[in-house]
Amino acid sequence: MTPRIKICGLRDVASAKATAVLGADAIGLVFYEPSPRHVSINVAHEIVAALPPLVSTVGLFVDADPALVEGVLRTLPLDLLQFHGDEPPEYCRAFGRPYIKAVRVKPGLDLLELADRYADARGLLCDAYSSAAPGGTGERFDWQLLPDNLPMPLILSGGLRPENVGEACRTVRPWAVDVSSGVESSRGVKDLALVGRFIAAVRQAG
Ligand SMILES: O=C(O)c1ccccc1NCC(=O)[C@H](O)[C@H](O)COP(=O)(O)O
Repeated sequence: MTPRIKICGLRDVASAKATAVLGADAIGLVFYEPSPRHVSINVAHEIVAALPPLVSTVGLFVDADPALVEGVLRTLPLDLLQFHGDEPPEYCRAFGRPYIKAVRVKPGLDLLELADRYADARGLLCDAYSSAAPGGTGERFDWQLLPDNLPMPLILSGGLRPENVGEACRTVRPWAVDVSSGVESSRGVKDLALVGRFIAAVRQAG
C-alpha cells in the first residue's frame, strides 16, 4: 500500500493549498515558538479554511502548556494532534482528541515499550534524535533500529528527501512518511518543486 504523506511546517495559505493540490494527505502546523516553522493561530486558521476537503490537518506541539493546546483546539478544527516532546501518555490523552506521539529514535530506545505506553495513540511518528532541536532538523536515523512488529501505524520521519524517500518506503514499509526540511529551499520555506518530487517518489515506490 502506498504510504500516506504528511508535509510538516506549512506557514502560508498559498503553499499549503499548493501542497494539498500536489497530493499531500496531511499538513502539519507547528505551534512551537522556537521553530522557524512556527505558525500563529490566525494564519493557521486561514490555512485550515483554505484547504480542499479530505486533507488532514495536524497540530504540532512540544511540551506545551495545556492552555495553549486547548486554546488552539477551541478555535481550530484540527484532525489530529502531534506531540513532539516528552509528553507522558496521560497528557496526550487529556485533550480527548486523536493524537500521534513523536519519538526521537536513537540506539537503545525501546520502541515496542513506547508503543505499549502510548497504546491509545493513532500512530508512532519515528523521528531522528538530535541534540540540536526536538524536530525538523533534517537528520536521519538508522532505520534498522525500527522493529518490524510495531503494533500501531508507523509514521517514518527524519531526514527524508525526494532522493531517499523511495528507498525508505521500500525498506521500512511505513504507514506514512513525514517531511519538513527535505522539501525546503531554506529553513522554514517550502519549495513546491521539492514537495512535488517528494510526493512523486513516494507514489512511485508504491
Ligand atoms: O519542524 C520543526 O521545526 C519542528 C520543531 C520542533 C519539533 C518538531 C518539529 N517538526 C516536526 C515534524 O513533524 C518534522 O516533519 C519532523 O521532525 C522531520 O523533520 P525533517 O527531518 O526536517 O524532515
